[in-house]
Amino acid sequence: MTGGRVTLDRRAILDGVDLTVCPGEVVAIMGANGSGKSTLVRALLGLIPLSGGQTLVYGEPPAKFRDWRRIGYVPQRLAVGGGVPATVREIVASGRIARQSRLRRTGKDDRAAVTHALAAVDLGDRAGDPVQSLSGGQQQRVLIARALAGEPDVFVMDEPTAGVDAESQHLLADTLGGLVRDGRTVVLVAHELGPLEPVITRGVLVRAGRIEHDGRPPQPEGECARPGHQHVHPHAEEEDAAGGPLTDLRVNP
Ligand SMILES: Nc1ncnc2c1ncn2[C@@H]1O[C@H](COP(=O)(O)OP(=O)(O)OP(=O)(O)O)[C@@H](O)[C@H]1O
Repeated sequence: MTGGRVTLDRRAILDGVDLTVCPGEVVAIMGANGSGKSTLVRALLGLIPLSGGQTLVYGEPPAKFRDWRRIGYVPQRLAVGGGVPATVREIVASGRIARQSRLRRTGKDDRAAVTHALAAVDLGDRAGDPVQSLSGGQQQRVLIARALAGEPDVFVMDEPTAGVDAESQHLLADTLGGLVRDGRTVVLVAHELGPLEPVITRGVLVRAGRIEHDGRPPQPEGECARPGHQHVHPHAEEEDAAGGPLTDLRVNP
């Protein structure tokens, strides 16, 4: 993205954003609630139109880009409509659609990829359950599995750890570590890095729609660095006005 600007309801939500993600990077996009992180990842992929600047996906404007199977997008939450209930396996299998065609329907490779993805998020035993019967954190893992099943080159994940318990976060960190060793690229939104910290290679801090820091990932310090520290902030609203929980993260130069 170069000079990226997003305007919603006549308000500039992102402004002057320059961000290039290179193959093999694991980029954490961080920042307070409402700073524009989700908007940024969606705009990077062309899911939200820019009102200024440009974004390119593998060198192409999103409207012209055709090879979407190279990108695995994990939204912040599952949009469960009121329609036909889908099982966990069906949702995960939908991650294979971009790899299929009218001529090449579901095959052995597809089934194996879905089973592998379900195992990676530890939901193999829930494959036949309606996705609505799962908890919020489990649904988040279903979305991650859907992206994994598509075997993309780049994962773009909007808060993959939101509402996900510590054990599952460690599982996700292991999974991401494996993807990175395989040469995949990851861009993820995270309020806190937690167990993901060792796999993150770059931290991008968004504040009020602008990139405030882009470089080494921020390191927690003091109380926040202690193992098991729960980031519960009694004055969340005040903090948002002041810049949010990242105010107690030290940014390494
Ligand atoms: N469709 C929309 N119309 C108008 N304003 C919007 C819309 N979507 C988001 N915004 C505003 O844009 C700002 C950035 O929102 P965004 O969801 O990108 O923040 P975020 O950093 O991802 O927050 P969080 O950590 O809470 O997920 C917020 O002030 C939000 O109210």
